[in-house]
Amino acid sequence: MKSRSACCLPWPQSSRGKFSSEVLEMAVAGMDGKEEVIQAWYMDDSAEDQRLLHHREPKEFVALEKLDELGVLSWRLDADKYETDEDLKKIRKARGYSYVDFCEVSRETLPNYDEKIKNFFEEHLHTDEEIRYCVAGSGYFDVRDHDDKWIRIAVKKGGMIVLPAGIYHRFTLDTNNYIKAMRLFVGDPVWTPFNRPHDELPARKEYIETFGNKGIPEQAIEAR
Ligand SMILES: CSCCC(=O)/C(O)=C/O
Ligand SMILES: [Fe+2]
Ligand code: NI
Repeated sequence: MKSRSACCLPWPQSSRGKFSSEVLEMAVAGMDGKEEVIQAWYMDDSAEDQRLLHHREPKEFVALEKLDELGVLSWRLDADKYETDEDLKKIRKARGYSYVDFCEVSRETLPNYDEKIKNFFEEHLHTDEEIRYCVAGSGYFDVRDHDDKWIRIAVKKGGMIVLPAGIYHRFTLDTNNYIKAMRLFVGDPVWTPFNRPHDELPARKEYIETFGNKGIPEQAIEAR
């Protein structure tokens, strides 16, 4: 079992600037055209099938850089060579992702499919990062923005995303009804979802402290 300090405090406020340049270097190492495999947009409020696009009218896309402000990281990698990919190795080494397995979500491959699909779509947080690399199929990771609005992040084959510990989110398949995702983790995996509300958890408080101020420096807030 890895230590709490290693798993629950991955992005202390003080390292935020340094961390961004590290991410930038890894983005340069990855493939171009990230928007071909990862796109984000604000969702409508319709209660229709969760697997539909749920665009607003007119559509409101979200730049992937804006996801940075929420602590959400993303890369495009070559999913046809994930077993030998040097870029994936670099990301794993830089971020300490020692654990890897696969989660194949479809009615045919996932035991207790209906229950799992329902649970994935319950708004929740984790006390550690949720790291998913789509190697086949596609799906939607929805995250709450600073104003508690849903942003839908569509991930296709080759898209890798990291949701920070403490961010409220949910997952659903799209109408293709299939995704195969590599799951990565620092040390022994902990997949426990904490359904909203769980604002008292240290991971949630840490998330709010680090990312909840829309990027305004701490000193500026204190001076108000
Ligand atoms: C595509 S992996 C299945 C979804 C999942 O593991 C998760 O934790 C969603 O929040
Ligand atoms: Fe999750
Ligand atoms: Ni942990």
